[in-house]
Amino acid sequence: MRIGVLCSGGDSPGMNAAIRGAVLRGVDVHGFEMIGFIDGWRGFHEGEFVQLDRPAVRGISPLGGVFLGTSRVPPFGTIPTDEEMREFREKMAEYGIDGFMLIGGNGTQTVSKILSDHGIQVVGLPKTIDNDLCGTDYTFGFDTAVSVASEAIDRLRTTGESHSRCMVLEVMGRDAGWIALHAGMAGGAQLTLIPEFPESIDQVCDWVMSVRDRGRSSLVVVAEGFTFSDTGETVTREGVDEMGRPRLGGIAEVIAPIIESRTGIETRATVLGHVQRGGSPTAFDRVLATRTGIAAADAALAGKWGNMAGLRGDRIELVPFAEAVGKLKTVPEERYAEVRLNFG
Ligand SMILES: Nc1ncnc2c1ncn2[C@@H]1O[C@H](COP(=O)(O)OP(=O)(O)O)[C@@H](O)[C@H]1O
Ligand SMILES: O=P(O)(O)OC[C@H]1O[C@](O)(COP(=O)(O)O)[C@@H](O)[C@@H]1O
Ligand SMILES: [Mg+2]
Repeated sequence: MRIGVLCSGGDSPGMNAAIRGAVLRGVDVHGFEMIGFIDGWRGFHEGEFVQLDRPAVRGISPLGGVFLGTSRVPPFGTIPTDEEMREFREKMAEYGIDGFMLIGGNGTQTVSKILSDHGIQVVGLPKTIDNDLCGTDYTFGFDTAVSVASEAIDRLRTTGESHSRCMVLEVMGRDAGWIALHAGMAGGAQLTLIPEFPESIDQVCDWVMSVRDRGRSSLVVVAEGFTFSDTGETVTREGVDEMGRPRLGGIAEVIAPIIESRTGIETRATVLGHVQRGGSPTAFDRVLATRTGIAAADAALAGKWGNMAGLRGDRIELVPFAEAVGKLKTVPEERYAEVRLNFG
């Protein structure tokens, strides 16, 4: 069997470890041939790929990013035409591949499902720092992002306390508040604002004042997709991504001056940005990613295509793509209630 591996969407710490796990199991144990397309579907379209074997994956588990590269280049239009599918199959035949291992988040696994529905053999490896993918408890990359964000909170707290300032930290996550929720809880933030639960400007400022009244300086964590209940507007940067979606980011720079002008407390904004996506994966993410790769290779051997290797408790289990895509995994109310109790 010959398998094509590729990554799609934003990179996520642990991608290298996942490829290594899949290759060591797939090539060395199951006797597969494996190739890795460079920069996701771009490499598939343009015939740019590398052989994946033991030497190719040597020593890569601790490395951030992904050595194959990733992109948001689409495999075909949103709903592939018969002509596009015919061309797709021709390409597969040209490369001699029988199936795919697709490493990606909700967007990528949506593509996995579309391909599966057209009879293409695909197994999915869930990744995303956002942790917003259904069918898995955690995605690799998330723990690393949370660790970086927690460290940023600890650092902002000391300078904030020294100057009696309110510090606002913006983290990623798109329409899900998981990174903010976990980092905020780990770092003991006085306020954690997430997209799932809009709050009003007055309420946010009341909380900041009450923190000051008890002699502390507020550390506010805000997820990039948060909106005030009063305005309901998502803050975006200029430009769109490859899918035409607005680029999120900048809410901290909107909130900070509002807090400062309404409360009179000097306030500073920090946008953590891609720092939380770069660098070496945590041990948790390396282990999760490696196990995901191993499970994906075993699924291919067993012919269990059409599934994603998701984490359920402490086991990696195969989850049909239909259970993973179509909706986002967002923060449920009871998890928000746990942190909201401590606001202010
Ligand atoms: N609904 C969709 N239909 C078809 N292709 C999609 C869809 N959503 C995403 N994609 C493709 O998958 C790529 C990766 O999706 P994206 O959401 O950016 O990352 P992730 O897979 O990490 O969530 C997109 O650039 C696009 O090519
Ligand atoms: O790298 P870009 O294009 O700036 O994308 C930023 C987005 O990618 C992410 O880091 C990860 O999202 P995906 O895993 O869905 O690609 C989001 O948290 C963020 O909004
Ligand atoms: Mg995503």
